[in-house]
Amino acid sequence: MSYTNELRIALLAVQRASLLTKSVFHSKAKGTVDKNDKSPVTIGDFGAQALIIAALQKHFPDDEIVAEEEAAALREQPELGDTIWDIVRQTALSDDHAEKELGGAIASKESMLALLDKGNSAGGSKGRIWTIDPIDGTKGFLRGGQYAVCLGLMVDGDVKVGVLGCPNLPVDDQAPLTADIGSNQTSDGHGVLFSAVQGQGATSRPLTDGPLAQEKSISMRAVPSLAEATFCESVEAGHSAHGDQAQIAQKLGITKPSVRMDSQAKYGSIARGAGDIYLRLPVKATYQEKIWDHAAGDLIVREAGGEVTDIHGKRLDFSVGRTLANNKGVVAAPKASHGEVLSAVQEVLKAKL
Ligand SMILES: Nc1ncnc2c1ncn2[C@@H]1O[C@H](COP(=O)(O)O)[C@@H](O)[C@H]1OP(=O)(O)O
Ligand SMILES: [Mg+2]
Ligand SMILES: [Mg+2]
Ligand SMILES: [Mg+2]
Repeated sequence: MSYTNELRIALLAVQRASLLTKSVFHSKAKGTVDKNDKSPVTIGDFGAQALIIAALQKHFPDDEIVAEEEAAALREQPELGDTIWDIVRQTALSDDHAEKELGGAIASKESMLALLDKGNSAGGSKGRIWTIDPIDGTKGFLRGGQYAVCLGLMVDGDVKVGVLGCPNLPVDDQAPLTADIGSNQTSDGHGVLFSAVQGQGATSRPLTDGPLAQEKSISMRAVPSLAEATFCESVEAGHSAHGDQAQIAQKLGITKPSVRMDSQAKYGSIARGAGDIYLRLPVKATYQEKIWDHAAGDLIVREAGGEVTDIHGKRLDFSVGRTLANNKGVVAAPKASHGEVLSAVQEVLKAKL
C-alpha cells in the first residue's frame, strides 16, 4: 500500500489544525481548563481535534479514531463551546482547492461537538485506526514553547502514516537544537511539517499557510561517537526522569547539556539530525504512555534511520488500546548507537532497584 491519499489528507488536516493552534498561541485568551487528571486543555486542543476529525470523516468515514480530547466539558460549559465554535468556523486553508478537499467548514456547533466525540475508539489490533493529539505539549503551548499537532494511521496495530505539525520549530533542518522551554518566538523562519509512510522514508517541509510546500527527505545524523551526541528530554520533570537521564548521558560520555523541549517536536528534531537521542524514562511506575503521544513520532524516527524502543528494548506496541500498556518509557536513537544507549539506560535503572 502506498497510502498516498491518506498522507495527503493527513498533511492538509494537520496544516489546517496548526493554523488554528497558531492563532490561539498568539492570542491572550487560551480558554484553559483543567481535566480530571489535572492536565490543561485549551480552546486550541478542542478546535484542532474537531477540524482534524472533520477531514478524516469526509475521506475515511469507516475508520476508527483514538483522540485525546472529548466534548463532555463543552456540553457542561456552553460558553467555552461557543468560543471554540467561533474559532473553528473562522479557520480555513487559504488554498481554496485544499480547503474544499477537506470538506470546508463544519456545519454547526452541534456537529462540531459530535465530531469531537468520534475520537473515542478503544483502539486495538484490528483494522484502520487514526490517532490524534491535537496539541501535544499543551504545557509548552501555554508557556510559549514547543508543541506539536500529531496524527497517525495504524493498520492492524502497526503505524503506517505519521504527520507532525511543529509551528515553533525552525524550518531549517540543520538549525542547531536549542532548549525551548518558552520564548514566545515570532513565526518568522518557524514551522515544520514532518511526515513518514512505512517503508517510504521520512520528510520535512515548511509548515506554510498556503499550498503544501515541497518536501525534503530527512535522516538521523551519523554520530561518530556518542560523546558528541545531543540528547533531548521533556521540559516537565513529572513526564520523564531528568535525574536518571543525566546519569545515562554521563555514562555515555555525553558532554553537551540536554536539550529540553515539550512534545513530539523531540522525535521530529532527532529524525532530521538536529539532535540525536530522545530519552523518556518513567517517573511513576503506574503511568501508561498514550498512543497519540508517540505514534507519528515513532514512525518518523524509524523511517529516518532510527530505532525506538521502550526501556526493556521492546518496540512500542500500538495494538493494545489507547495506551502503550505493554511498554515503559522510550529510548530513541540512531540505529547504530541504540544498543549502547539502551545498555546505559538499563544499567542506570538496575542500580536504582
Ligand atoms: N505523568 C506523565 N508521564 C509521562 N507523560 C505524561 C504524564 N502526564 C502527562 N503526560 C503527557 O506527556 C506529553 C508531553 O510530553 P512532554 O513533557 O515530553 O512534552 C503530553 O501528552 C502529556 O499529556 P497531556 O497532553 O495531558 O499534557
Ligand atoms: Mg500529548
Ligand atoms: Mg494533547
Ligand atoms: Mg493533554
